[in-house]
Amino acid sequence: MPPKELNFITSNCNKLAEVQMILSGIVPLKSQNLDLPEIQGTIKEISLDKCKRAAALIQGPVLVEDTCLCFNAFKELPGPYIKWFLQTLGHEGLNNLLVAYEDKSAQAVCTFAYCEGPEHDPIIFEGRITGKIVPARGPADFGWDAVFEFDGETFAEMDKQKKNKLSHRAIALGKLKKWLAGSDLARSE
Ligand SMILES: O=c1[nH]c(=O)c2ncn([C@@H]3O[C@H](COP(=O)(O)OP(=O)(O)OP(=O)(O)O)[C@@H](O)[C@H]3O)c2[nH]1
Ligand SMILES: [Mg+2]
Repeated sequence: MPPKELNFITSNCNKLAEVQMILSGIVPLKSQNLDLPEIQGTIKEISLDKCKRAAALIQGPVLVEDTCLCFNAFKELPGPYIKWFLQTLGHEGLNNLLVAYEDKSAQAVCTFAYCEGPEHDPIIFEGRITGKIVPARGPADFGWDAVFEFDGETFAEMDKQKKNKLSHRAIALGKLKKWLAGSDLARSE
């Protein structure tokens, strides 16, 4: 049964702000700031495990999200490890990684996982968008937004409302919204 409210567990205030904007008027959103351990594995495995850990800690229903940035030239890496690549190398370093490759394309992947509680299996909602890695343009206040270009604009240059209509996060939450509205077909599995 789709829930009447969501408890989004994240340590990232920028993610939270986007999720609040995208789900505004759709479902009441609570949030708890917890930095959950993240395993190594496939995108889906990481989100499923994150969701189970969150549900066990909270002892209740939870929504979590994991974001990946996958370079096509790197066969999907850095993927779920983008946070550590970004922290260590910065925007310039991410560009430098791709100097040896003609293909600068990248996929931003957002995977939400929801579960009703510790004894329940999580369900997954995934959104992907393809763009390319470019030298940083726009404000540098959210992750790799300034180096991910989609349709001529980096996500950092893009109006927030526009990003939140078309982004990897918006696509994933579009599926979650359909599920909330009662359509099981919305899920990405
Ligand atoms: O430019 C960006 N535009 C986005 O739309 C976006 N979404 C996430 N990120 C960054 O990518 C890494 C994901 O790691 P991540 O999913 O583990 O997130 P996190 O650890 O910050 O929070 P959480 O795991 O507590 O929810 C972190 O460095 C995030 O800052 C983004 N950067
Ligand atoms: Mg994290």
